[in-house]
Amino acid sequence: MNSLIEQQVAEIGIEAYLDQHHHKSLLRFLTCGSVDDGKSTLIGRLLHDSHQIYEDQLAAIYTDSQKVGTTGDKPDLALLVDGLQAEREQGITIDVAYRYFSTKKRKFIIADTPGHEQYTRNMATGASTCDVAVILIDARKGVLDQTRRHSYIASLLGIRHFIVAINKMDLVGFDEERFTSIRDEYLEFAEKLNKNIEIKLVPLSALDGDNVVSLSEQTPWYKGDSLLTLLEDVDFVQEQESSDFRFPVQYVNRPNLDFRGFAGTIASGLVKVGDKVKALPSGKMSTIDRIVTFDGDLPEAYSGQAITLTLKDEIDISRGDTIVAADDDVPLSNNLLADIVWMAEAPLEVGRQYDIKVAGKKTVGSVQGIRHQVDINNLETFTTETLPLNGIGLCEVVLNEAIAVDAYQNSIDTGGFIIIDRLTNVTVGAGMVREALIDKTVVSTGDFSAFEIEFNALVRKHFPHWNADDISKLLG
Ligand SMILES: Nc1nc2c(ncn2[C@@H]2O[C@H](COP(=O)(O)OP(=O)(O)OP(=O)(O)O)[C@@H](O)[C@H]2O)c(=O)[nH]1
Repeated sequence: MNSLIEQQVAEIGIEAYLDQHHHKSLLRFLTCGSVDDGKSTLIGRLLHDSHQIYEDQLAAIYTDSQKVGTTGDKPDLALLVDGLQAEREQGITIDVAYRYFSTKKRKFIIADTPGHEQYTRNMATGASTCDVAVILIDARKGVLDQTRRHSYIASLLGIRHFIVAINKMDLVGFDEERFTSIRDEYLEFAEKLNKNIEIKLVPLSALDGDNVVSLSEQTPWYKGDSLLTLLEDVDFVQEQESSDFRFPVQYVNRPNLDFRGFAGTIASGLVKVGDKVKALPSGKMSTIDRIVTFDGDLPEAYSGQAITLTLKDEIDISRGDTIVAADDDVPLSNNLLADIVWMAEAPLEVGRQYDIKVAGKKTVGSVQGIRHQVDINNLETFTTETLPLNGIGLCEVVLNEAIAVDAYQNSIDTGGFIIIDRLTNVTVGAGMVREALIDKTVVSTGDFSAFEIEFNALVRKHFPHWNADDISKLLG
């Protein structure tokens, strides 16, 4: 058994421990940085110093450190994290790995993403569910392109708390000036990111544990908290609960004529029995009758909870619809302005039909224009006809039907979408809605079927000499 748990159970008893554990808040964070900045070592150090490692695991690490480690006499804690054999042999982290640990105050899930440039898409995958980004910088190297790139993606994906961990301070003699100059350079760059991001910076040595779990004597000039304390104190729960209520319906549950429930997970906000709500896109109103869960009915429920709602009136709601507060003015549109991160080797094709999945709803759409691509090394923009692998651009997307549109920055689940290749069924891109372009609303399924629109696009692409008209434009 692991020693922190053992100690706590001995102090307060198993029942009290489980109860306390159940009520701790859960913080998801992402670690990112360039290759060899020390992510794995840092995560290993967090687990080790917060006593999350089993004795036998620790013994194995001491033995392995002698064989494959890169740390001389010290245990190579990266081995704890870089658990995969292939990865050990290559010495790199190859996919997003999730780890779990807890302290007396909080539970944590870490999304560990690889530092290599071509893995930007993995980072996007890891970041989309995180509350905090821990951005590692090697104190010897300072702010790199990769640092700027990851910070930009994290901000685009809606992360509002950054902890910039300036690592390997032992290799620069724990020099305050080095820390200050990296800090200033980073903060100057960060001015160009979303203004609502809270940024904390901490000097670290992941290898020796300085300022990771407890404050180090090596940095008397540093007046902030240790990394773990910063993570324990991030104030993120409130943000989730203050946002508007969004409930994408995943499944309509009708076991008999007396019960009709709408099952799903609350994407944001909270709902109470008696609340007046409306279903989108129909706009039909009703009142919440019951909030049903496996453990019985609830008087209210919050973001992240899986529930079934029943309503006082029989209104027509199907899978893919969204239930919101009755007085909430959510725009309905089939024309979106969105930041798109392209994740496929084959570039984005303007005009081509893709499957688009928004909050559990699958529809069809295409990118009708790319306003610009962003050079994520310096955040400058430039014009382009297409987006390559890892490219990020501001695009106009046209869907075959109108949907309830949320800005991603307000609601990650209902404002984010994924783009799927219709032939291979592979996810090729991720989009973050900025706004609905209501005035330019064009296509409606009533006029042309998805197949007709796609066929038209294919004809125009492969047989341009036929001079076929673009039917989606005809409709506008
Ligand atoms: N001196 C010193 N070395 C460190 C520190 N943190 C990490 N290292 C060393 O830096 C090297 C890379 O560390 P890793 O933890 O494997 O780096 P990573 O960022 O996870 O790298 P990838 O898994 O390849 O993405 C290893 O040799 C570590 O021992 C530190 O604070 N000080």
